[in-house]
Amino acid sequence: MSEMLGLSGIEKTYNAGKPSEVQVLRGVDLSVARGEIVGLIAPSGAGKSTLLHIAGLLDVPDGGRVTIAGEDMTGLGDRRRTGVRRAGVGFIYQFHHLLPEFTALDNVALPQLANAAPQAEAEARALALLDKVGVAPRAGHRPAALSGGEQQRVAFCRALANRPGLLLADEPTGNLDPETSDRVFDTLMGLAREEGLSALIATHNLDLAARMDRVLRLEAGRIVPV
Ligand SMILES: Nc1ncnc2c1ncn2[C@@H]1O[C@H](COP(=O)(O)OP(=O)(O)OP(=O)(O)O)[C@@H](O)[C@H]1O
Repeated sequence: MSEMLGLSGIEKTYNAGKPSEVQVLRGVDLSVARGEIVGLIAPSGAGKSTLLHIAGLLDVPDGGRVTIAGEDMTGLGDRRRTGVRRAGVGFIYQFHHLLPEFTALDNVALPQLANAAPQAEAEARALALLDKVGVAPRAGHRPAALSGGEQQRVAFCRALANRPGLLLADEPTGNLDPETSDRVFDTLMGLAREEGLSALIATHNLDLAARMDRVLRLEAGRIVPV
């Protein structure tokens, strides 16, 4: 299987050289194959958000190498990094960050319009995605009129709208009650499989992690055996 995401020797230190220095990542190696869904378990503060930001090109490591779809991201300029991120990476966070003044449909269509998709095509794709996660009947509602689980499903659709090859998720159902989290997580897994995505999904929840293809553990800045 070919590799979608590769991290090797990733190091990151905040406030280097100051009394407040925090050495967060100390040589992280990991790989996500095409079509593979990998869970990342990490105690709070272990550096999982930092790692996901580096993997998704929102932050640069102090050392090490990031490759996406076989392309080495080291030393790329901001424009190229932004281009790769927009076209190839979908993000899902614990809180949905939907735009409150737009409908569910518009929230999913907007990233496609920003990528120059024709409006009719963007709306058709948005509706098809919302249908897959069971929120199509509420496509015309704004986020405030949706339940927490529905809001998070819309956020999944938005992350997948531009057909990214790689999905990065940081506690994607962490703000939901356990039962809703379970159901919504199943929806996410189904959608990711259907779209053939490669994914790195951070969670504190061991039951959810067990549903993924493989689980990694981040501890004290390194990947350790689970
Ligand atoms: N911009 C920053 N400046 C200084 N320290 C930071 C910065 N961002 C994160 N840190 C520190 O780096 C460590 C790792 O942070 P990170 O957010 O990656 O952890 P996390 O594993 O995602 O935690 P949580 O599960 O609690 O969200 C923490 O000790 C945090 O305080």
